[in-house]
Amino acid sequence: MSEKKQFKTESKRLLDLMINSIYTHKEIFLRELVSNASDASDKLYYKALQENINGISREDMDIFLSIDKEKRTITIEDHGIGMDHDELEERLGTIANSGSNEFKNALEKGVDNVDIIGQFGVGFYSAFMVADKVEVFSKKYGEDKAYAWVSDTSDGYEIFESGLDHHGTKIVLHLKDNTEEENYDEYLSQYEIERLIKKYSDYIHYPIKMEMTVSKKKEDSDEYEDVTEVKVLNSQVPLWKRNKKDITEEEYNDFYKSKFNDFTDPQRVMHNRVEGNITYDSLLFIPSQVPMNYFSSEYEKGLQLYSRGVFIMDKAKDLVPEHFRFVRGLVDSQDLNLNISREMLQHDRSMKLIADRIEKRIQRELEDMLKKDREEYVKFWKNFGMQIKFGIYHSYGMLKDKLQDLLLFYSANKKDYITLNEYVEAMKEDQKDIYFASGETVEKIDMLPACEAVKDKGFDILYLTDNVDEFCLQMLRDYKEKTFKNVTQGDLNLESEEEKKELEQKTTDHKDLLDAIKEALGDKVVEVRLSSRLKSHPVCLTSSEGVSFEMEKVLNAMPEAQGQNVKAGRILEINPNHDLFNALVNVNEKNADKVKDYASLLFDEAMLIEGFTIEDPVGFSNKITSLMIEASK
Ligand SMILES: Nc1ncnc2c1ncn2[C@@H]1O[C@H](COP(=O)(O)OP(=O)(O)OP(=O)(O)O)[C@@H](O)[C@H]1O
Repeated sequence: MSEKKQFKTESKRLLDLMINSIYTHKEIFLRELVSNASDASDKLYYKALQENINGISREDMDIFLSIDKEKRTITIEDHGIGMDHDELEERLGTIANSGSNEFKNALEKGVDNVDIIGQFGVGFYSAFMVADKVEVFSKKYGEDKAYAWVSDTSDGYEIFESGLDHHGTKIVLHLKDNTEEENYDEYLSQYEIERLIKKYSDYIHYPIKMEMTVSKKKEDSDEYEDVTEVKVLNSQVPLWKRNKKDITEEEYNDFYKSKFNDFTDPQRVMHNRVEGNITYDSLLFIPSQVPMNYFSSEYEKGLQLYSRGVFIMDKAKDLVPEHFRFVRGLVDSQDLNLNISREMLQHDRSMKLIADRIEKRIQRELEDMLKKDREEYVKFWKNFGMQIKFGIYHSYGMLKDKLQDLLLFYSANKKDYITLNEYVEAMKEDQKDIYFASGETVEKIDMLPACEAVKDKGFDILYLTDNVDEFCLQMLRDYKEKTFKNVTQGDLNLESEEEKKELEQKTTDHKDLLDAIKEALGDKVVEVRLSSRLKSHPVCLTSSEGVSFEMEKVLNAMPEAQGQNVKAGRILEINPNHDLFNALVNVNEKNADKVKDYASLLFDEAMLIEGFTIEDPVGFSNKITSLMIEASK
């Protein structure tokens, strides 16, 4: 008996998009369906191995394609695990797979761009880009009954009992009518299908067969005749098992894009065969763009795991360390036990050995890129550098030796990214520390008054713009015995002995003024002092040792902070060589009750420069207004 069912809302939207798609790479439908057939065969083969089922061999599990020009259909048939009634319903009636889930999320966010089809690899539903009716006949391994799932619109589908003489799945696509823009008939050409299989599915390790009509010379005659023969279209050698020398860049790129649902070529490809203690092939990629879901909890790190070409699992997370979680790829090792479970993998010695090698391999690739191709490395850094910095931070500095030379920071002098080593190499003779300053953007940091004196000395400053930066430096503690020094924190010791003495003298001379300002500001500041840090600016705010301003901002923005209100100790520093200082001295002598207003204005000014909001903006502007009026009298 047949039942008409409705698609779930998201599935309907996705299907509508497929049906009306103007996506130019419709040909990927074949790749998606063949991959599904291959996955279903893998599942059965894996089950047979685990449960010791006899009579299932990979050689018998071919994928069969056929074309019917009259009926305008393409059929894709596998001998895999198949689906029962409920599975047909669950898996084809709702959006379940990871790719389409992201697609769904993107749709919800209002991204209605057809190009994202390619990005997510929406699997089975891509059939509707080329077909207006899709029939799926399936028989689950070990069951007697077979079922059909049929749909010809996005409104719904039917499921009913139907015949299929073997376990597995047969999908029949009824091609859409040709339009002015689109010639669907091209998929009825055996050569086109052959080309698509070669392009996208050559490495599938089951034979993909098709009955082809070929023209052959008759025996003992010069005449030709059309004969049909079953031809295997794919080479079946997984790409990673082939010799590196024979693989073109395009092949790697196509493989990466189809396997990992990316629409841009990878930035780097690492293909290795390792023999010895442990034997494996690995094929790793560094994406050239940050995946859409990279910063969401949906992104899972990990590599695909194969044993002797048999797929074991999708995201073996222990194979890549957290700081390289952006790497995608696969590992195929004959040394792994096929029966291994996810839990056991964690403790498996071979897995540990492989993971160790993989980490070193990625590290080497990055070091190499940094050394030989700076432009590429900066591109990589902008995408994934944050991960490396988090690696140092999260490991409490334990990964320091491994990762510190991969770090890049923006240099005030070079106006470009530099490594810590480059900073130290370029340090002046009399420079003891590595200076850094933090802020929202490079431009804003560059304007910080506190940077001036350091720059004046010709010392370089690293400009930190990521939240994690200061925390990362804190974990590093030092680099080549040079400590990191925040230009807006603590004593910089930039002045000569003479300048120091002069400053001390001025501080003693104007103690009453400094005390009056401190009193006016109360516990808003821990100290008010004269500064040698400032050149052309009248005033700045620095923090005492411990929590810096940037840390204060980052920590308070974290959800965990929950109103704890972390606060850096504020020090108001005044430039004794600025005209404003003389004005303050004057006011203190002649009109002492005005010092309070001046102090408050100076403090607010300094707060604004540091990127904080001020407590009482109305009071601030009232005070400025009165000063302006007074000045004009
Ligand atoms: N030929 C098939 N044999 C058995 N099951 C299938 C077959 N084709 C599809 N399925 C089932 O339908 C589900 C949905 O398929 P779909 O292609 O949409 O997504 P997917 O393959 O899971 O994900 P992705 O395309 O992101 O790899 C699959 O997970 C699988 O369980």
